[in-house]
Amino acid sequence: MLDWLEISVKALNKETKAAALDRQQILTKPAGSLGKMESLAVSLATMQGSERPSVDKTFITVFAADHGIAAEGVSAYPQAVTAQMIANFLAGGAAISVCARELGASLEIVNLGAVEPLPHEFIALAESSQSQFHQVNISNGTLSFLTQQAMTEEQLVQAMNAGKEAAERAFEQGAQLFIGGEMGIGNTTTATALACALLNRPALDIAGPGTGITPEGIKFKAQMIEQAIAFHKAAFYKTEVVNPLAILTCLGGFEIVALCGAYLRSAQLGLPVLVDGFICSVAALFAQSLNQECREWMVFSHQSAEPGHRIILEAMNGEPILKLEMRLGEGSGAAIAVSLLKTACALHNQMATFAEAGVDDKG
Ligand SMILES: Cc1cc2ncn([C@H]3O[C@H](COP(=O)(O)O)[C@@H](O)[C@H]3O)c2cc1C
Ligand SMILES: O=C(O)c1cccnc1
Repeated sequence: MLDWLEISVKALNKETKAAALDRQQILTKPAGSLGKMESLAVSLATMQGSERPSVDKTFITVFAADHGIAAEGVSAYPQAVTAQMIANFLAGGAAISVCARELGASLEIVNLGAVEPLPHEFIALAESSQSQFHQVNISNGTLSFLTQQAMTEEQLVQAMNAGKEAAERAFEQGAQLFIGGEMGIGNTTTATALACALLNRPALDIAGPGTGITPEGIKFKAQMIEQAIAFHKAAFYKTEVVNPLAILTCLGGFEIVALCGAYLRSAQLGLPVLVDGFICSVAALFAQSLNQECREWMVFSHQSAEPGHRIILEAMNGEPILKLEMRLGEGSGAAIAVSLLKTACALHNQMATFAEAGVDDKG
């Protein structure tokens, strides 16, 4: 059941916001001179309800699943890579594993349905690389959404709840910041289809190279998406308004639904979310379409090189912190932006005030 979607999002702490804004005014610097570093610290203080914000306890959860649409040849890499990369996350060799270690962040991998089975020895590896592993038994990936629903309604609920539970685990362990990541070969096609369906945009506006397909490949990818949307369109409108849950059921995938659930639950719990790249932003867009208020709990870490990301960010009025031409996913862009958030918090918390330092404020 998805009754919990009705729970309201936690209200932001207006008093702390006012106090944090006041503090920024009295620190030893020309007013506004730390630019976005100031607003990031104030945002975190407001979300955390703390005059001394912190991202020392950052929790990263990578949701992984396979996509039936991958069989159409829409990715530069074979589907088996999803399970192989889960093994790599657990062994500590993936980009996100390195980022998590660098940050001292907690890393959890949730397998919601990779096609290939995971070798047991890899699951054991999670312990030695200090990451956590969760298996959610839904099915071995979604079905190809070209001419059928990617998942059943029951599977949608399972995936959404898996995301909810991941956010709860992070919250219960004292997380100050939640980062969702994703792994699933073919998921730029799924994310593009989802965004096009929700925003009513042509597929060519949003489709991009993903792992590195050619311009002809992108045209083919867009054609597949247009075909699928034409096939499913009637189901998106259960009533006169578009139904985001129906779109997610028709087009998938499990990891994107789980991310959406994790973002919604984080906002309900009052846990700030740092959104990663294109795929995570599409999940965030669906979370927002299900509950407008959860948007206030999201910070956008970077703008991916995937061209459609700009459109998703615009649709959410999201200003990315970084633009590094990254197009990896896994939560990596968000993990990299945490260093800046850490510095923003340190500046906010540790700088001397004009009075403390005996520096003259402007007259
Ligand atoms: C080795 C490898 C590691 C990755 N880590 C994230 N992705 C990223 O690429 C995939 C999406 O691109 P597409 O839609 O073109 O398949 C996702 O798994 C995403 O997380 C990876 C892809 C590969 C090949
Ligand atoms: O920005 C992303 O999330 C992304 C882009 C390309 C491939 N995988 C993920």
